[in-house]
Amino acid sequence: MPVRPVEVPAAPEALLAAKGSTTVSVVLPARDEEETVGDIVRVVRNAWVEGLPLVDELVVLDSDSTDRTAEVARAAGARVHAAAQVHPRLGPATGKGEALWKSLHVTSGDLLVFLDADLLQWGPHFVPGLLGPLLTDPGVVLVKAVYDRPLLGADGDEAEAGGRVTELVARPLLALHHPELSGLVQPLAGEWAVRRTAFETFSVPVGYGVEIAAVLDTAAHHGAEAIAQVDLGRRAHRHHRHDTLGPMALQVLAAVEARRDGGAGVFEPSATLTQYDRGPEGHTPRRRAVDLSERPPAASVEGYGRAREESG
Ligand SMILES: O=c1ccn([C@@H]2O[C@H](COP(=O)(O)OP(=O)(O)O[C@H]3O[C@H](CO)[C@@H](O)[C@H](O)[C@H]3O)[C@@H](O)[C@H]2O)c(=O)[nH]1
Ligand SMILES: O=C(O)[C@H](O)COP(=O)(O)O
Repeated sequence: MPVRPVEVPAAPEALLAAKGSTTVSVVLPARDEEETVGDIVRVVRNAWVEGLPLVDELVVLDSDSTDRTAEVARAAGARVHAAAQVHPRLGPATGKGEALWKSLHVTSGDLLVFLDADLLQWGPHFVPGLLGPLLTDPGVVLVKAVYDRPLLGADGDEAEAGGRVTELVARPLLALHHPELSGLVQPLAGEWAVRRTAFETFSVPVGYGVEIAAVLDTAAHHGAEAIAQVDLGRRAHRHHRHDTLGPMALQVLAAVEARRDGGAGVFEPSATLTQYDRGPEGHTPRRRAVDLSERPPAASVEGYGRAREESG
């Protein structure tokens, strides 16, 4: 069975009745996002915590920021956890996936909604949009955002279509190894929602492989038809330079490789990516170690579930 076709978002008022006793955590992973995280927190809080109460907790996972991300997020009304201080006994790791995996240990929602913290064009409808299929259909496990994504120029004007890693890496990989997932319009969307009971059983790449891994693991364990998609309109974010997209692409590739052949694929804990700068003497190599490691399923970690018990 293929992934589900793209849906229009449900009316938020109708979702409140469907929510019943189901609890919802909204989580923003954030690394040096002082310029944008405050507005996102404020908008979500006004609309869905203080307004129509669809969200039970609003949490920012501060991912080793060196700017005022934590302070700004707290002032805007989020609970903030430093990813590095959540179970430090588990050892250090850095990356977006690490922040999402750590969020499982400090939140209690039955449903988790993830929003990137660098959003420039988006809207509060993202939250009920992502929750809708999970609240109304028990067969849905994971919901991906669908949107138009412009590539903004330095002046903020739309230069061309964005999603460079999506188009050059994720889609070709799905075409080669997972054609049953080719119906995914935005496989790498950083805005998605998932049932805790599923995400806590997945291995989670610590870096940017987290999204593609969650999609593949959902399809492997629950079937591609457990993945829903919702059209949220348009989304713009802060862009990487092309050279920092290299490590991201490598992490996405590695997460797919590791899951080939039913999970018996090639798993490498790290790789060295060599890029080149032209200098007066010719081309100088710039080598980066890229972390390809994965955290084990959160549910397998001793002490997991304490946040839920404490809040329950
Ligand atoms: O070490 C990190 C790096 C990033 N982030 C946060 O993760 C979000 C997305 O990071 P970003 O660098 O902006 O990624 P994108 O360029 O937006 O990459 C897209 O593609 C990635 C690979 O699939 C996804 O992980 C992203 O969510 C998706 O938006 C932002 O809130 C970051 O602050 C962290 O928390 N820790
Ligand atoms: O999801 C992606 O493909 C990467 O985040 C790059 O997106 P961009 O090309 O819109 O910056």
